[in-house]
Amino acid sequence: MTQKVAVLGTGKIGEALLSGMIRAGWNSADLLVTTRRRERADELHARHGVTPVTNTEAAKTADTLILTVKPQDMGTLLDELAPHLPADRLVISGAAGIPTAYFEERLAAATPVVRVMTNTPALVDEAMSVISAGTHATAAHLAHAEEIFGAVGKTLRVPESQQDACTALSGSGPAYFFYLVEAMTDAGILLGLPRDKAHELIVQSAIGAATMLRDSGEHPVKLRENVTSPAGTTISAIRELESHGVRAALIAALEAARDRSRELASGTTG
Ligand SMILES: NC(=O)C1=CN([C@@H]2O[C@H](COP(=O)(O)OP(=O)(O)OC[C@H]3O[C@@H](n4cnc5c(N)ncnc54)[C@H](OP(=O)(O)O)[C@@H]3O)[C@@H](O)[C@H]2O)C=CC1
Ligand SMILES: O=C(O)[C@@H]1CCC=N1
Repeated sequence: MTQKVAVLGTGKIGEALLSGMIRAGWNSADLLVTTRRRERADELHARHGVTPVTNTEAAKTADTLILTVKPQDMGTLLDELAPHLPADRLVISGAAGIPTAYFEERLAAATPVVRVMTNTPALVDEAMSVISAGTHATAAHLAHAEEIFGAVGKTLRVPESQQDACTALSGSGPAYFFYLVEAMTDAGILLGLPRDKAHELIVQSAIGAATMLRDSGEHPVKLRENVTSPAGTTISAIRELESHGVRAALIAALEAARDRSRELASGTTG
């Protein structure tokens, strides 16, 4: 039997996921999407050939429901789904912060729930998605979630207690790298380079460094030491980074992101 997968609240993450699933071989005829706005539904149909349905129709007909609305919109969505959703359907949440227990309390008893935190590199099939089982999710449910999110990159199973930390590291992680590139490009401007050249130099350096981190098997400290010549240029830069507390700032920043993820869980959404 064909398995129907519905993406509910198909915004940036939902669309990245479903486009990756189609690239990986899913049949768009088996993919349903829900949106809040009609023009967004039309756009998704035109771009991907997927079928727009209402949330209620998705609850009644899909075998797997992937919920990718903002955490603040999840309660309203669950109120809409709960009366129509049979307990044997797999519910996958892609939302930051919200624990699987939140879904289990609002859906039919024994509904299997899987929590996933992915990231925007899903758009280029380089996502990092961390996956945790709720109370009633079986090994088969986890494997199904891995199959779906494996279409857009790497997956890793973690205990749900680590999800807020993973959200701070990999969920938000791409933003920190974009921020660094932005800041380093500004530095290039200060040093007299045209913006487009500064951007190209930094982006290629980032790609090179990321590839070495992934493929060389070397520790990042060793990779950095290899760049840092005695009495050379790099150590002058590193001294400035250390004296401005950049390492401590990064640790504090990720701790703040972890704390915000926890706040989303407790309903502090302001
Ligand atoms: N952006 C990121 O980098 C990451 C985001 N996430 C998580 O993914 C989720 C989505 O984030 P993102 O894609 O950035 O957000 P978006 O706002 O782009 O997507 C959410 C979509 O859900 C729609 N929506 C809201 N309520 C409903 C409803 N009741 N029925 C149908 N559609 C609805 C919104 O419609 P409308 O357009 O009208 O607002 C919007 O298009 C969040 O929970 C976030 O925590 C996880 C990892 C990374
Ligand atoms: O900023 C956010 O809340 C979302 C979750 C992880 C990345 N973006």
